[in-house]
Amino acid sequence: MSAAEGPLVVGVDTSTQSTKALVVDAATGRVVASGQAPHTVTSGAGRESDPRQWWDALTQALRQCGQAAHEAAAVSIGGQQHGLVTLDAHGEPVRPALLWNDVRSAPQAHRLTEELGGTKFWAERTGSVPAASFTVTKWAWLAEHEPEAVRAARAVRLPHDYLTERLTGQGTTDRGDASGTGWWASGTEAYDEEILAHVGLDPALLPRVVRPGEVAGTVRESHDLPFSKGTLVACGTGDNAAAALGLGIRPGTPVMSLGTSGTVYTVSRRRPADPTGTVAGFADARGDWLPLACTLNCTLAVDRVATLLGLDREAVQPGDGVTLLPFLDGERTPNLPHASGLLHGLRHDTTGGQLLQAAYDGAVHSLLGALDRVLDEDADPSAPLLLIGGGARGAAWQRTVRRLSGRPVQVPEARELVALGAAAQAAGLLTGEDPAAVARRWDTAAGPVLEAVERDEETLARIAGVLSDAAPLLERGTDTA
Ligand SMILES: Nc1ncnc2c1ncn2[C@@H]1O[C@H](COP(=O)(O)OP(=O)(O)O)[C@@H](O)[C@H]1O
Ligand SMILES: O=C(CO)[C@@H](O)[C@H](O)COP(=O)(O)O
Repeated sequence: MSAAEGPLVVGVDTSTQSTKALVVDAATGRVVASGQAPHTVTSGAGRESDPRQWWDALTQALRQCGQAAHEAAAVSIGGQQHGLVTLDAHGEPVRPALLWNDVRSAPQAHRLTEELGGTKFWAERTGSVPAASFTVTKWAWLAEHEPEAVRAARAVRLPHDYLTERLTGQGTTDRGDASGTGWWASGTEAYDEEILAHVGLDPALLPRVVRPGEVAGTVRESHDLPFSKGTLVACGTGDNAAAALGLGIRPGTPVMSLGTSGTVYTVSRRRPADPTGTVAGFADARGDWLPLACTLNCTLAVDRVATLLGLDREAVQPGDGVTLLPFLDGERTPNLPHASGLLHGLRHDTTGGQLLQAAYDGAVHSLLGALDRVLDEDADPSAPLLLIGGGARGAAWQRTVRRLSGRPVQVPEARELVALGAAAQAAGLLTGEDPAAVARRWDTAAGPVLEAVERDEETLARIAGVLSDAAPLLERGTDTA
């Protein structure tokens, strides 16, 4: 491999299922080395991971990058949003982190919304109506179910903050990830003392919010990391904000990410405040906004249906009136935290391939329903939808998104857009450039554009009909207690 033209930077994506690290040539965007290591997430009622696993996965992924990581001049960490990390006085986790897809805090989300002025108050104050994913609801759940853990907590962090702090020794976060907590006011861009007081969280336990472009710190003396002491550390951000950087998107460009979570988002100059709760009014990592909707059931749910049917994930057959709402983990969009999967329209001649296609249709329907709300009037309705995340590699996902959206779909060739976005942020620290401009210079969004096909209105209407007719069942869930 030829020598790099510019300094090397490291971008990290610590997402739900794994940590991925890229070493990138800051001059050209060429990926010089990469590594990946998995995490485990608990199953059953909750979704938890031990933060120390993320650190181990980071060190493994960096080790796979070899000498190149050691030569990096700057590093940045993007990570799964919302997770509640509680640390003791020694920086050790008090308990495993409560993850974004843990719906046990749905009652707390409902209660907090009611107690503090309703959906309009929350949307206007924080940009979002809290769903069970939001950190504030997890803190409230912990206070109710494990008060001893709350009492033991000396620091409260998000997943990407936890790793950044282990690199620098300083508690920092950024506006993008802070905006997903539910205790950051999007109007003032500061922690919201009223909300924090309401949930009994001392602001002194929270990390400092580093401004876009500001250095978070430098790598401290470390024996188990292949970084040199003094390497610059950027503030990092949430994984969706990192991918928006990694694509270098401009306001109004629509993105759909198909991973553990499904997300649809864009960048906007206007601060979002959707009182219906469908659109989360996140901040992006630059100074703009990231209106976003997120589903809990995406690639894992569809892969699970394929496994149950004993089929390869690509073995779909055109649907025939069968509807599958793949809400295996409960759902956030639509807001049905107690729901489970629901099948309707099964006949003797329904094939396994049709059932599998119905699972893809159900997953994509939820995302597309929210996309219209995410995009504001400035968005170009004919602009290609950028399709990213692990699922974007799948032909069945691509076909389903095209058929149900009726839009052209662009699939970037670059695979790890979250890690690339983090790398662009690290490169921006070195050069003083806007990280989104760095990504555009690297041409990270380049990839084939698949032409628009006629929108399958019939399937969309059928799924919407089942959702509406089954509402009482989906709201109640399977718990009869
Ligand atoms: N070729 C492929 N076709 C369809 N799905 C894929 C393919 N490769 C990976 N995936 C899916 O991508 C998912 C992982 O996506 P990723 O964006 O890395 O997830 P996350 O960042 O949420 O951990 C897996 O659940 C897997 O189902
Ligand atoms: O909760 C959200 C966004 O609000 C999720 O998008 C998480 O940020 C997890 O991301 P992945 O692990 O699926 O990338």
